[in-house]
Amino acid sequence: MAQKILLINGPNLNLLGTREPQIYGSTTLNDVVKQAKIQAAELSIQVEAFQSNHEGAIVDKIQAARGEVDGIIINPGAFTHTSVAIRDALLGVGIPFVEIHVSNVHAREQWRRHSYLSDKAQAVICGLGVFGYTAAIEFAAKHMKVNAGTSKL
Ligand SMILES: O=C1C[C@@](O)(C(=O)O)C[C@@H](O)[C@@H]1O
Repeated sequence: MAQKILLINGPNLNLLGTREPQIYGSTTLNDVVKQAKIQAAELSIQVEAFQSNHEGAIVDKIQAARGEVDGIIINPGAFTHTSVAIRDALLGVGIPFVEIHVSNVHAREQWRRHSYLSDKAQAVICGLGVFGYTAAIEFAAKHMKVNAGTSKL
């Protein structure tokens, strides 16, 4: 069965490309998802994309992914800094995940430096712009496979 990766984008990432372009760039989420699908086809894996502005919807999606996907790539948006519920959902389903941020959250407001997910993530990508998604998918294709070990070493 083809390796399957779930790509989750949280609140306001539907505005990517038009939202604060000096911080997030001009590529839209639609472009990101299209590129992710092309990349996935090249890597012979499947990528399912999901975006929601609602914390509970993201928790539901993570719960539904149990036993269905090999790994999760998540840009939790502002929920990064607030959501115990998303942390608990990711830990509850036991699916390895990569946390990604388009911007360098460490070079911005102090409160953006704290993440409820980073200490449990397999990897954290930030500040690469939307290229971070490409990097995350390549990493996931190589290292996030159920039954093939998840070690990146
Ligand atoms: O919505 C976002 C986007 C973000 O996750 C990023 O991709 O850089 C960074 C978060 O601090 C912010 O709330």
